[in-house]
Amino acid sequence: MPVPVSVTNPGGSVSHASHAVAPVDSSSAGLFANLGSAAPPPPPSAVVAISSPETNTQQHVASAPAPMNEAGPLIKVTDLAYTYPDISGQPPPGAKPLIKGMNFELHAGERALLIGANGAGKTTLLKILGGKLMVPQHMVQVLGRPAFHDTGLTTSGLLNYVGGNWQREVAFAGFDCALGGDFPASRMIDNAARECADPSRKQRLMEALDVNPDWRMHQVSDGQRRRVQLVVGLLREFKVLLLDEITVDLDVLGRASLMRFLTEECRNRGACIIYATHIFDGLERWPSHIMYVARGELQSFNRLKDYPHLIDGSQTLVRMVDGWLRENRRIEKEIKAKELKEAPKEGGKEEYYLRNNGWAGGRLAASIAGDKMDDKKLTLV
Ligand SMILES: Nc1ncnc2c1ncn2[C@@H]1O[C@H](COP(=O)(O)OP(=O)(O)OP(=O)(O)O)[C@@H](O)[C@H]1O
Repeated sequence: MPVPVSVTNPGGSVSHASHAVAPVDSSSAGLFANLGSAAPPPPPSAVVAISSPETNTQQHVASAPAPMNEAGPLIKVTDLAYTYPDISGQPPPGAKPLIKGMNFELHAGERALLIGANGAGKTTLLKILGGKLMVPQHMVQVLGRPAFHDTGLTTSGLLNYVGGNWQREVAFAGFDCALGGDFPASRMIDNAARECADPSRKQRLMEALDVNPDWRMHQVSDGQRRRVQLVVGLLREFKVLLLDEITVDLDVLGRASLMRFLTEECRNRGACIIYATHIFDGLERWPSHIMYVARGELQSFNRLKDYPHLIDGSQTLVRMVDGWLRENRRIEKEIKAKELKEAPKEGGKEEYYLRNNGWAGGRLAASIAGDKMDDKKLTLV
């Protein structure tokens, strides 16, 4: 039976939508087909101790498995706000929040396409949802548990973030070194498969992504490395999956197989997926929801059925997003012009002094600005 859900937009208005799992649309059963219903609960996991950002105190430690809220939303975001900290661990004084006033919910079987311009905050949002960036506990609940503070969510694989390139930072060698070595893909995959309860899953994934277990990881192409990364990343049975532009290197067949696999995960296991991407072709009927972020806010969060022109094919997703981004660019220019107009005319523009002078661990070029360390602001003339 459909369950009513509230979807609050940043402007404060609340729209009530049925969150019954989207019906399978046989007409869309092509490369990126629609999805179906919920599934049995996965095993729960443990809660661990962590300090609270609000109180700076330790929360309780529980070794018993934490209960998983199956009936409610799998992802619940409430008044989410976030600003990146500087080297002091605190947001720079006067910094505007990168994300503000976000509210939304997603349920079992649903999958949302996350859309926004470069720098809009998609990766940041996914990292917050994926428990990689700390926010107060009530702001982001996954399976009814705080995404950052309940580390059992990620260690169990129930909450899974797959994003970025497979790279690592190597001290004195550099940042973003491609992950590789003279070993076969099967070694990485088999290691990850040990933690997967379903033995057939590895085979299904390898077939879907057409991965050759004998590929040597120092000789693979970018797309082949991406395929191995995806097999490893998707092996454990997630309940909530956050995908951050992981299809850039995939050819059209690899991408279609992946999207089909994800649809089946939602249909057969009641998983929930958020997928951030700039590649829209063929995705018109894949999502159940489309969410659009701009200027730090969730500008819209709607069900696919609210975009009939996408369903009937009279407009493509890329054309629709093109319109949104152009409008966003126009508004951003207006805001910038207004800010410039209101900026102090005499004495130059005030900017925050980069307190760590570009320092970052492991880089040979690391340096710390000595006598300027205490300066909070610098006047540029
Ligand atoms: N570690 C960080 N510290 C400070 N600011 C950051 C950090 N990471 C990202 N930002 C800033 O946050 C903003 C949003 O970045 P984010 O990576 O979330 O955008 P995005 O929407 O994923 O962009 P893209 O489409 O280009 O991947 C950008 O302006 C970026 O400069």
